[in-house]
Amino acid sequence: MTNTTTETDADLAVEQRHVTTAYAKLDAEREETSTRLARILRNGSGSSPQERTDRDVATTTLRERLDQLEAVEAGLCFGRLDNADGSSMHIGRIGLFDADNDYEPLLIDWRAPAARPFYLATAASPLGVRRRRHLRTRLRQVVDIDDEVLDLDAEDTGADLGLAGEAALLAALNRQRDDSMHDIVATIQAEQDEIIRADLSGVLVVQGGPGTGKTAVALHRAAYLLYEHRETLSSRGVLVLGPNETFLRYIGQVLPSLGETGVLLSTVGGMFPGARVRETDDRAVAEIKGRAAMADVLAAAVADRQRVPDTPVAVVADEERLVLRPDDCAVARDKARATRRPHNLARRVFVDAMLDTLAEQAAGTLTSTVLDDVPDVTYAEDEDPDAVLLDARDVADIRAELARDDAVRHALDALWPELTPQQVLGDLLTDRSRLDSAADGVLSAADRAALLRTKPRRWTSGDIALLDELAELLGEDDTEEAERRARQEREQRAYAEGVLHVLDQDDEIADEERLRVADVLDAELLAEREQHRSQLSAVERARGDRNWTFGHVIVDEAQELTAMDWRMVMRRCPSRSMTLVGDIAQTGAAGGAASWQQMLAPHVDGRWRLAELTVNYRTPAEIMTLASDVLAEIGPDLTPPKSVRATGVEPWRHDLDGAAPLDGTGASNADEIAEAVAPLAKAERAEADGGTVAVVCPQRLQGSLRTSVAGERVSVLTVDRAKGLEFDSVIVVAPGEIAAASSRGLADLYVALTRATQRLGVVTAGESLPRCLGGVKAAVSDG
Ligand SMILES: Nc1ncnc2c1ncn2[C@@H]1O[C@H](COP(=O)(O)OP(=O)(O)OP(=O)(O)O)[C@@H](O)[C@H]1O
Repeated sequence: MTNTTTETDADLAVEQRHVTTAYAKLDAEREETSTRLARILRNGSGSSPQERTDRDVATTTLRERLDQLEAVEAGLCFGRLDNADGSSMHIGRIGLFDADNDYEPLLIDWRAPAARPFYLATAASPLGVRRRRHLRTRLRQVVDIDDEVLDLDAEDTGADLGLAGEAALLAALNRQRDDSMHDIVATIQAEQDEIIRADLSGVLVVQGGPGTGKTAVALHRAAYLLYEHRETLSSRGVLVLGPNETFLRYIGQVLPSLGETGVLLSTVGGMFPGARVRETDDRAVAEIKGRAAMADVLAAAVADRQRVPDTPVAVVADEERLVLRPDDCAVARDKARATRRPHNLARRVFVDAMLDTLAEQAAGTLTSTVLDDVPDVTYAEDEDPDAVLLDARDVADIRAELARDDAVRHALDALWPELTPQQVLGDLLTDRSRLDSAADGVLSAADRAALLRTKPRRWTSGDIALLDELAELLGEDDTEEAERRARQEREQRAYAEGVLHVLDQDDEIADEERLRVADVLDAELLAEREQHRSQLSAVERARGDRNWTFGHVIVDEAQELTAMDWRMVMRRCPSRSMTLVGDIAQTGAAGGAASWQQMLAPHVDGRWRLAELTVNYRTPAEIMTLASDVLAEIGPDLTPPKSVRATGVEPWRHDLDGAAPLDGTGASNADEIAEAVAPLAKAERAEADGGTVAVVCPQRLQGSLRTSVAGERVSVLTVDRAKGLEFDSVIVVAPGEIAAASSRGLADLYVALTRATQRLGVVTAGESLPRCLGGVKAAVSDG
């Protein structure tokens, strides 16, 4: 259906002229933007308040624009559409217009609706397109052109997978990989485009096998949403969650290369400001911490901190002996709990109730002391001997004094202390009796024992959602913060009124025809604008603010998040405008998802939509055939994605028969295995010819392997760390051990096998080969 033709020199020259004009326009825009920025900065701040506001807004806007113009240098123009009606347009990373030529578009932004046929048009449904052209540029030079004529009579090349721009796509897929992911803006495929441009609202789940472009699609969706819904999203920002820091570094360049900076990239472990992850839980512990039931354990742990003493507690305040009676404490606690406020906010209710009780007690004691001291007191006829000696004001004074008294404060603190999440979790995980009490009936004795540790604040990734949950249960006594905010608002309003006053005066001397600013602006609007100014760096502010809620949240490798993680993520996105991408077949975390429905039910019930990606752009067919056997073992009904290309290179296998069998001690045979793998890795480096090489192995072999391949520029990773990444050549060491390591072992093996873009080797290390890997022939064997 599509017909690929080769370029002529004349075509190249035509395209070069257009590309040169586009770059000239880009240069001119950069020049103009930086001149305007320099002028504004030079003008200083001695101007009117209105000008100051405008200046700040303009500075930020111009800086962002300049960053964007710098970012789109490489591959500025990558496509052209020739329509059946004779018109044509060029597609690029941003939109550029020719001001000297009636604002004719020089480049259409890839996200604009007009650019859509570039990704969707097929011969069967050409959408008015006659020819699609892909331009490849190096620096500012057009070096290659691929044309597709959308003609039903022409020979069909990429039809079975519905590929668009197949030649350009294959060129992109065959390129050597480096340390970072690249954007795919020139070769987005139709099923990917549908997802990228899907509606902003609601929860969209993107299910796709390895290499189907889920990560790429998720990032391009972020760029698209920021373009299409800038008003809605720029103030609240977009959050992209990835599985680990290595992964975030790997994808870190994609959005800037698309000119987008309004996105916060984070791991789940990075979501609680003030707690840094330093340790890793083992699988079993991570699974326990991820259970939804942990929310009950934490709620009980907080409730346990709201104490009622078993026996009366004496407090000496100002030489007066008072008593905290269990009954009074229970009443005060019930009253505070009945407010259903978080612990630190309800604390004030408890303290107030206890102070009332103590003040009454103190007043009573004082009255009887006075009466005791004056035993022969006589009463006038109209005097009631039972009337209290102290009136309400006296009692209030006593109460105020008690509130200031250190002994009283300490005593009340012991019953209902102000707490931080770090305190509660640290105490819970290091104190058997606290844990036993909070987890009674929820966690088994074995689970409780597994959770106990010695260092309270050595946080793991699994602790982060628990800290976040506790922050919700505890709340912050933000009275002072609320007062500060109210003060700030008042100041902003006063400032805005000042601006209007100045403007009014200006108006008196200004041109009569000029619209009076005060007619269209009021103080409230100006105050809002002032607030907006401080919202411009939403991402920066979001980074340090646990209470920040995002305009849209994208979660990559979403299958790995635990129930507790989801509770935290959902709190950051009350609008539930989310894109969740992942692959249920790759779930490695013991607490991860077994199905999307089960994972989402507690949060959005049935209200989510599913999109699927079916084509594998990474893994060649030869490798995918092998990986499919593993997938069939994970679940016979799971469908592997179809590979776009074959390389003709079969995966190889090497059996280290001489390696000592696994006996649990590990150490000695780890060195032996590592020594044997080193020459294989070296050989792969040579084959990869400058491309990337990785060894994926069980955790216990990682150290030895790193030492043995040091200096070879080979990455040595566990499956956890390799997740989401890709390399030109991959060697999977000890596949049997990876598969047997846990109940998710086969999924881990599947992930390991699907990281390669070109070549795959499997090295058995004394363990028996998993049955599902029987398809890979042993090329070499150590005897
Ligand atoms: N339309 C496309 N054009 C060019 N390259 C693409 C396209 N789609 C995907 N790719 C490339 O395919 C590779 C795999 O993409 P990506 O990492 O996004 O897949 P994934 O589905 O997230 O994989 P996994 O589940 O294994 O992590 C990347 O190199 C990506 O750039």
